[in-house]
Amino acid sequence: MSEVRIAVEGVSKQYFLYRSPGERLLHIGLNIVPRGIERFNALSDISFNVRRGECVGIIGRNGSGKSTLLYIIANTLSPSRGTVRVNGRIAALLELGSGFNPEFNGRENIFFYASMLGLNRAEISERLEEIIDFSGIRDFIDRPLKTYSSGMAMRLAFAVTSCIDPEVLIVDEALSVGDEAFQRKCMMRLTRLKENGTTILFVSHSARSVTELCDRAIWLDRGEMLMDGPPDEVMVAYQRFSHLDSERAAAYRQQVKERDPEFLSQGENRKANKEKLLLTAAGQDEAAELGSGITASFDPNMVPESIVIHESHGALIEQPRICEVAADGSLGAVVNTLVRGRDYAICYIVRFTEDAQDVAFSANIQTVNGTMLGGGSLLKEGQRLVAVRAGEEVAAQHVFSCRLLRESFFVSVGCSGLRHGERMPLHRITDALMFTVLTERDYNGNGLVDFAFRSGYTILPAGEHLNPSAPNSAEK
Ligand SMILES: Nc1ncnc2c1ncn2[C@@H]1O[C@H](COP(=O)(O)OP(=O)(O)OP(=O)(O)O)[C@@H](O)[C@H]1O
Repeated sequence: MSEVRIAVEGVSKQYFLYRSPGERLLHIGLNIVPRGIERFNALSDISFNVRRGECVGIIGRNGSGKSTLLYIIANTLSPSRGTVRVNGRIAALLELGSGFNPEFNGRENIFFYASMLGLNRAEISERLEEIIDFSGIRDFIDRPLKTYSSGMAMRLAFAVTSCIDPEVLIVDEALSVGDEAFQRKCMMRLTRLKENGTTILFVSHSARSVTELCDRAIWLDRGEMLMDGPPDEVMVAYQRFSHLDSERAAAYRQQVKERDPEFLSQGENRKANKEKLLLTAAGQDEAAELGSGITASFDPNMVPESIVIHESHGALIEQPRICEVAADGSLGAVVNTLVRGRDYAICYIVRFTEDAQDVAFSANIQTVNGTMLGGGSLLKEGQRLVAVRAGEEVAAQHVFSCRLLRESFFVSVGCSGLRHGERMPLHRITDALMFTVLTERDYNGNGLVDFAFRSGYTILPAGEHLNPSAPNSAEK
């Protein structure tokens, strides 16, 4: 892991904002800088190293400089200042179609693209079947590329770049996704490449991909590197930042930069500084500290943008919130940064504007992509409210144990009742709330859900064979 594969030193990229094609010609053709031309800093003084077998996620809002940085590392763009050294064969999947000739068929394009990536004919022939297999488009491989859908071209491009055993692989996640099955296959391939020593730079907007695949994450914003550290920490800070309005975002950004100027250098005190930073977003209660006791907190800026308040049919859901639940079951502070493993309650008031019968309440938790993870309802016989009168208010609550990890989650709430003999929603709010989950620093569970895994192993005496049907014979 010690061998440096990518060394980026003081890289800046300045674009000139040409006002006419003539200005561009003057500058590019004759190297004369047009008078009064505006310049734009797409990257400012970026430095970092990536080692053999390391996978680094590059995150940041649209226009933050991610592609510019990766194009410079892939040597398809030159920096205005600074240097990049890449040690080993590099393959980049940054733009769909680059590396392909639309007139060639799939098979010819494999040779064309792989030879551009530095393989000779014999090496490509050796890998040809694996590439075709991986792409999953064998039936179309002898048809011209121009007849492919973009998804098919993407499959072929990912297959070529990932099957040539690059020492350095640069991937824009947007180009490594097709349908879910292929997406999974791409992630598995990236994991395998990483295990075999490939260095991977990975542009992504997905917290899950970054935390699952990457050893480190770099957060770029307006061309500056704001953070470089463990993916969990960088993603939490980045997600907080993404939910702030512009004024608070500017303050938070400043806070990130000012809090520890050495944060971006590779100094000794980086870790301690990051711990401080992680839980002290602008506007957030500064109650939390990582380590033995992490605490839930409330960030008023974490408000879902996707909220949908549906039409009311005689009821109105108000004041949706998540509260802490004490050991004696009483409700505590309102929170939206939760701690893994603790109990919380989704609470809301339902104000009835019309009489209602047989009323039930429900709450659901979804991922950013809309996958329903679970929920609770009072729909069963005996749990429902038999009758409510117009003007009455009811406080509903759904207590749950937070078995989720890391990402942002969204809560939808609803209330249904009988109208004209049929059950129908009286009121619903989709994405009424959002929350994130903190995990202890030493918690080593993976993925989205805390299954409370308890892992162990037993060293077997020589010659003794494992009996797979025997319970507890080997927990691993
Ligand atoms: N040729 C160019 N001339 C002027 N400005 C440019 C040029 N190419 C990129 N930029 C600007 O540089 C900034 C960084 O662009 P870049 O494409 O690297 O961002 P990004 O983080 O990859 O964005 P996205 O997530 O949208 O792909 C943007 O503000 C963009 O408008």
